[in-house]
Amino acid sequence: MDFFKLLGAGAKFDKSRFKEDISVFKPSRRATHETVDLVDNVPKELDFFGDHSRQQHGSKGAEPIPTRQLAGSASQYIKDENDHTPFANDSEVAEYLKRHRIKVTGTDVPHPIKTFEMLCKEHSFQPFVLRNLEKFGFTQPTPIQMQAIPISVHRRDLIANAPTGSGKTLAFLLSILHQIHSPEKEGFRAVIVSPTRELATQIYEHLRNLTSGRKIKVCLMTKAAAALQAQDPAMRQKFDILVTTPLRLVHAVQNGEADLSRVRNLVLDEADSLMEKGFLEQVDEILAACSSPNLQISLFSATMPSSVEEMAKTIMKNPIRIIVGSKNAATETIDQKLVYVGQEEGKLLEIRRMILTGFKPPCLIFVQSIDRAKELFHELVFESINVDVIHSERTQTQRNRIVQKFRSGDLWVLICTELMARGIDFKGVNMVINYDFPQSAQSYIHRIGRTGRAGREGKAITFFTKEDAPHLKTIVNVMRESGCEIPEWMLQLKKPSQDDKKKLKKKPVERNNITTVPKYDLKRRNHKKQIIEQSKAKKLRQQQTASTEGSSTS
Ligand SMILES: Nc1ncnc2c1ncn2[C@@H]1O[C@H](COP(=O)(O)OP(=O)(O)OP(=O)(O)O)[C@@H](O)[C@H]1O
Repeated sequence: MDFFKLLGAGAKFDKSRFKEDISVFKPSRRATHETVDLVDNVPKELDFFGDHSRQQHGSKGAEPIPTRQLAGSASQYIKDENDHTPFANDSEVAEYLKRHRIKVTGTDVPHPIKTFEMLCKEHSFQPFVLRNLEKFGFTQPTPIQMQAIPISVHRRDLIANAPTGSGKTLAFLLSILHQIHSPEKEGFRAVIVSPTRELATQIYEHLRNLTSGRKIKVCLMTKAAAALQAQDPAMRQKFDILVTTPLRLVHAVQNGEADLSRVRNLVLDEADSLMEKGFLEQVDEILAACSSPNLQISLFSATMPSSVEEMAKTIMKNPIRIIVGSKNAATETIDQKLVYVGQEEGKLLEIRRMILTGFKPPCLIFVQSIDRAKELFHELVFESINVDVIHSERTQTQRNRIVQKFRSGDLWVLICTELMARGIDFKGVNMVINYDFPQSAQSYIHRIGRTGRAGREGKAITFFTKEDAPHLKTIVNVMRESGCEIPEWMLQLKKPSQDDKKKLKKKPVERNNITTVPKYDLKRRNHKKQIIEQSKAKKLRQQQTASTEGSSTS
C-alpha cells in the first residue's frame, strides 16, 4: 500500500471560509480547551510528570472549562451597536470598560467610543472614513479600537496590548486618518514600522482600502520606491503616510531618500519585537530621524513584556497604557493542545496520523529554522498534499505569490518559519501546528494567533519531545492565562529559569533532521552526496588550472 498517497485522504478543505471576511465578530461558541494527551506514551525518563499525575490526567485530556467572557466578545458588540449616547459619568465609563475587559492606566484618559459613528460626532472624523469602514464591512469597533482611537486622537503616546486578531491595525490606522485626512504634499507625516515585509504590505493594503476615494498618498517603502525617491526629490514630498520595515527605512534615511523631520505620528507595530536586539538600533535611528517636537509615539502588540514597557516609557511622554483581556495571553477562541511525540521522528508520524484521521486545512506549520522548513517540505511535497514553504531565503516574488495563494485558498498547508508568526492576517486558518516547540511564550502567542482571529475559532497543536519538556511550563502558563483548564500535575511542573529562557530564545534546541529515510540510508545518501560534490569540485579545479595555463601560454 502506498501509505504516502493516502496522506491527504483525510484532509477536507472548506473554501467558503474565505468568503466571509465581513461576518466576523458574530457571536461564536466558546472553544473548549484541552490539554495534551501525553499519558500513554510518556517515557520513563520523563518522570517529572509522575505517576500520580498520570492517573489524574486520565487519557482523554481535561474537562471543558467554564465559559468566561471573551476579550472582544462578539455578542457584546451587537448589543452596543446602536448605542450612541455619550457617557453620563465616570462610573458608566468604568462599567463599560470592565464589560469589554479593557484596562487603562494613565492620566486624563479620554472616554472610549461605543460606535464608529461617534468618531464623526465626537471626534470630527471626516465622513469618508465612515463610508470606507462601511464599504469594507467594519460596523462596530472592537475593544482595542474603542479605547485606543480616542487616546490617539487626543495626541497621547500609547502602549497598547491586545490579543492577536483583535483589530489593532484598524485602531492605529484610524487614528492616523484622523490627523491625515487630506494630501498636503509636504512629505511623510505618519510612519508605520513593522518587522516584516509581508506585514508591511498587509498594512499598506489595509490603509489603501481605508483611504479609497481620497487623494491621500501612501508609500510602501520597497527597494524600488526608495530608488525612485532618491532620483526625484519631488517624489519625497508627494507622500503623506509611510509603511515600512526598520532596515529599509534606516537605509532610506541614511541615503537621503527619506525625510522624517515632519513626522508627527510614529507607530511601531509588533513593538516588542522591534524593541528587541536586532531591531533596536534601527528603531533608535528612526526615532532620531523623527525630529519633530510634536512626535506622537504609539506601540501596539499582542505581547508586551514589562522590560519592553519600561524601555518604551523612556522614549514616550506621559503615555497611556491599554490592556485588553489578560496581559500576554493567547486568544481565547483558540483550542490549544500540547502533544507529546517522544522523539523527533514522532512528529512526522503524528502529522501523518492527523492528516489521515481528518484534518481541516488551511493549516500553518511552524518550524524553527529555514533548513527544517525545507526538510519538512520535502517530506510532504511528494505526498499529493497541497503544500508550500515560505522563509526569508525565498525571493520576494515567491513570497508574495505564496501569501496570495494561501489567502485565496489555493494552498492548503503552508510550512513557515518565524517570518510568518506575527501580524499576518489569514482569516480562514483552521489550525496552527507548532511542529517545533516555540522558543518563547511570545513566539507561541503570536504563532498560534494566526488562527482564531476576529472572533473565529481555531485550533493550535504544539508538539514536544523530551528535549522540550524543561520548557513546557512556559507554554502551560500561557494556556492557563488564556482560560484553558490545566491538569494539576502540569501546573506543578518546574518553571524554567530566566537563564534557561534566555538561552532558548537565543538558540533553539538541536534536533535530528526531518526525514523518513532511515538513519543508515541517510548516512549513505549524505556520503554519496559528498563524493559527488568532491568530484565536481575537483573537475572545476582542473578546468580552472587548464584555463589559467592556457591564458599564460597565449
Ligand atoms: N471593527 C472590526 N469589525 C470587524 N472586523 C474587524 C474589525 N477590526 C478588525 N477586523 C478584522 O479582524 C482581523 C484581525 O485584525 P488585525 O489584523 O488588525 O489583528 P491584530 O490585533 O493586529 O492581530 P495581530 O496581533 O496578530 O497582529 C482582520 O481581518 C480585520 O480586518
